[in-house]
Amino acid sequence: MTNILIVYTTSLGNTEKMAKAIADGTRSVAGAEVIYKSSNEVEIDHVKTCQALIVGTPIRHRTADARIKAFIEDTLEKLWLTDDMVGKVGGVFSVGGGYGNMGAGCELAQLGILSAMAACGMVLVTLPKTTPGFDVAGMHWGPNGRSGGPKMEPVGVTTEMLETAYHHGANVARVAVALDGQTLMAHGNIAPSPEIVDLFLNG
Ligand SMILES: Cc1cc2nc3c(=O)[nH]c(=O)nc-3n(C[C@H](O)[C@H](O)[C@H](O)COP(=O)(O)O)c2cc1C
Repeated sequence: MTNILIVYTTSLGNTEKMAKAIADGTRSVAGAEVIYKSSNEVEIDHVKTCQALIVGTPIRHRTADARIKAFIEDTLEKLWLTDDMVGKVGGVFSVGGGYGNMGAGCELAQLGILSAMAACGMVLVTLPKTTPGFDVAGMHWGPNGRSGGPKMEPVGVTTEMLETAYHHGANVARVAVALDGQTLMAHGNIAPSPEIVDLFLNG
């Protein structure tokens, strides 16, 4: 089976709803199995052993949530150094309040996470505009749910937004199943010095 790992955090539950919809999408693909973990319960071995990683963040202060940034710094960056993420599949999603038509920071947050994945040598699955629900939850990078109403009231993400998340999960899973077991990327560059390894892993 191809392991898909979803890592997310949430305060009001909307990003978790999107994570569950993404998980349902991955389960619709033959050969894929999924686990989803909040950022404070995920362990480095979950990330190291998955074939695809999908990271979801609430938008906070115009960027990704600090708990997801901590996951990137404390976990993903270690696996960047040790080259354990090369060739794995990656995707992102987010939920913002959306105040003032679109809120601010959703694109920045998703691109920040995708850039960390790109540096890891991961194969990125973005969100084609053919995806059902793209008109309400589409950015070209990944689904972004909007949880706030026009007066900032917490109405929550809608069924259409969750549908977009479902299809994103299925897309990532299909790519991960297709690529599983293949060695795609060249290897052989120098290994980092022991001092740098120690700094990243223990410092
Ligand atoms: C302190 C704080 C800052 C926020 N900053 C933003 C922001 O910059 N842009 C935005 O679109 N939404 C912002 N929001 C709204 C949240 O992204 C929104 O409530 C979302 O549903 C949170 O995800 P969750 O429901 O999974 O906790 C903010 C919310 C809080 C509490």
